[in-house]
Amino acid sequence: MINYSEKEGKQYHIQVGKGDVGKYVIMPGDPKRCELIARYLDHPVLMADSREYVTYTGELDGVKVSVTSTGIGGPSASIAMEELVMSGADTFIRIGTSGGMDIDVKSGDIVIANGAIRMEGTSKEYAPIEFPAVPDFDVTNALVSAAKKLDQTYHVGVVQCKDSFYGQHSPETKPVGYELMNKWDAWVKLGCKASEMESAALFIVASYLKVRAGSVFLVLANQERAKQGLDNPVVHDTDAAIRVAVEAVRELIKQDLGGK
Ligand SMILES: O=P(O)(O)O[C@H]1O[C@H](CO)[C@@H](O)[C@H]1O
Ligand SMILES: O=c1cc[nH]c(=O)[nH]1
Repeated sequence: MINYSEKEGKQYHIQVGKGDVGKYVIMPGDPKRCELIARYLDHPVLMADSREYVTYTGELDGVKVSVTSTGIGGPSASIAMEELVMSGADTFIRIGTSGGMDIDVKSGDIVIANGAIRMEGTSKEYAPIEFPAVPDFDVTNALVSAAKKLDQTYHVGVVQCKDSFYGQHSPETKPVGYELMNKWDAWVKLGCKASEMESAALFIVASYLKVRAGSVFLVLANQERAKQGLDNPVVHDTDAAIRVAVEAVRELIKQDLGGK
């Protein structure tokens, strides 16, 4: 493989290398969320700020843990995961915002993915479409156990991933490429919990690279609830989802060290 890196030993896009990151990485989409997450770590250090990729490394219970943003969408998220794996990471938790789909999923709730609909392009470059985008079982269990411990209202289920945010929100502005909204009603009927943009790519890349990944989301609002005139305020505070991700990492560390 060609190494495009300008700095010796640093990965080209994320600008970190071996020794700079922990085995466990929390991955928000938004780079500005990294600092908020890093505040939950002991001794956090800003390791790199390159393109959409901001990385902090600190510790949880004495174990090295990192936070790296992915930017929006599968292409940039897959680059982050590939380069983090080359830097020594092997366990990933995506923490993101999402739009609720199932009518029971309310603004401010937490969604934990147990599968992702591959309505995006990146995962198709890694695996035939018949291969399901599923998270790691232990990571998912750790997220569920963390949500319970923190007394959060949470839902576990399938999330839908796409490449067009406004295709989800404004199908009428898309005279071509309408497949997304044509299928939307089917996904709602099948109980899909929320829509976001990176998990399908991350789950498939994780399968391909033989590493562990899971996802947890804050629900900003639910357009299906809005359609039905149900209560649907907009919530932006990702702190609860961040705390679930951090607690899940603690849980995984404990398990991995043999202290179940
Ligand atoms: O809040 P983040 O993690 O960026 O996640 C969601 O928000 C972005 C769209 O607004 C997409 O990246 C989507 O997946
Ligand atoms: O509705 C939403 C909210 C956040 N992210 C999405 O992809 N969709």
